Amino acid sequence: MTHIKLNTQHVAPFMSEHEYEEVRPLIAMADQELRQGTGVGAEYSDWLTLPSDYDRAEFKKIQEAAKKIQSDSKILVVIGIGGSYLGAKMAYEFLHPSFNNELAADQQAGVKVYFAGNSLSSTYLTDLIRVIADQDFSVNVISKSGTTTEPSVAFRIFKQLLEKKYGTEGAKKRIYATTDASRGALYEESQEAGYETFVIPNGIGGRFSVLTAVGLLPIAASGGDIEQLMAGAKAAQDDYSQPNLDDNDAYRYAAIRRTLYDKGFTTELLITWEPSMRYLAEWWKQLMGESEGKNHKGIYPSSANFSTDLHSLGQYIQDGRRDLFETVIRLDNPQADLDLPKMADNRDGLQYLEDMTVNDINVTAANGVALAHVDGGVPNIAVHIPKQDAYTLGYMIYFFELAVAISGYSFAINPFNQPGVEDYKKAMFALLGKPGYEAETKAYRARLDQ
Ligand SMILES: O=P(O)(O)OC[C@H]1O[C@](O)(CO)[C@@H](O)[C@@H]1O
Repeated sequence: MTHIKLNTQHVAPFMSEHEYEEVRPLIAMADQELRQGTGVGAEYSDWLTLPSDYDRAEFKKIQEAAKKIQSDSKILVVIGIGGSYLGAKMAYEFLHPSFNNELAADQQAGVKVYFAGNSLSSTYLTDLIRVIADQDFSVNVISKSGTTTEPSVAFRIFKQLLEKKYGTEGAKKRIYATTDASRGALYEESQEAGYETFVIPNGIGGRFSVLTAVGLLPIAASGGDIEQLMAGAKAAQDDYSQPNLDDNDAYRYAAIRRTLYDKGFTTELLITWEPSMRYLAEWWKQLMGESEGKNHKGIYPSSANFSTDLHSLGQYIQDGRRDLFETVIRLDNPQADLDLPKMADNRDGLQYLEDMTVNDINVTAANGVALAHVDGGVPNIAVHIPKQDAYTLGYMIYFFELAVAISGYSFAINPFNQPGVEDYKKAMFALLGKPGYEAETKAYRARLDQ
């Protein structure tokens, strides 16, 4: 029995049994490439066995650092972008109350976490400095390369703030660097300055790194249960180890996506029904988009948070171009529920709902929306999760990582690299005049002057 359940009843009208059979060999081939390490990019597939093989000593070090941060700081500023950010942000929102940073300290499980270095907005950085004000804080800077522009800019700013507040030596004790094990700008600076460091393993790319120190340190510092997170991922590793499509829901999900894509459903919307799962969708979009979007192929990953976005994107989903399908995260037991207050009058027309809870209404809305969207020509895959807890999150992370690796190989691309991301960096560095980009600087600036 798997911990999360895939319900494909609303895909049936769009995909016949023989199509399922036709995709079977493709998935079997992808399974072999992944499990036997013969696929392209195999050197980046250590996430596959990470839940069973993770470095226990590093894990303990993370737990100790988290305790130290909780003992001397009210705030942890987590600096990183892309895979060095989205997993921790997803977990922070998924595992904690909606307004965690606004709750009184005794109601929080750990420190407040704020994220920086994920944009180049000067206003955002200025506003965050104002929030920190005179509160004690630490910094976890996360970058494999140590030269990514956005986190490097933010790190300079928060390092300077730490130094002003605690002196150079005091600042060093509040900087935690998560980076490459043996090279790179951040690694070198950390060695020189004596920051406590954590490792981004070589065999795990950024978007697959949430279950390494990249995600685990911020999650643990915020009071998230990282032991349960890893336990959930390990259970998924065991449950989804079967090569046969019929016994492996992660493969079944990959097979359905692949078939729908071939039939013209080229955009997948990850639908969430809880505001605290918005960043689950953001994490998922990087995982899916960077893994699959190559050689002018791949499903475009998008997302919507319902019922909010039914009032913005709902019209398009129901009735726009028919190239969409939905993967809906269905939460079977909410974190909290409320009775609908009973009223003497029926002015708002809600009296017929008075025996329902707010969550009952949410669940019924989700059922209704699924039917309406299917009727409108949108295939609908449901992923049922029993709870919103660390175990379930770890389980779901593994489910999606495995599914995209299989689906990526089914597209005959390398699911583990991201060559396209470099192109924006090249253009930006050239325009900024970075040394080493002189030839490109001329060419790009000339294009802007036209
Ligand atoms: O960890 P770094 O080197 O700062 O890179 C940040 C992120 O940007 C990417 O290189 C591209 O999105 C990711 O792989 C990585 O997670």
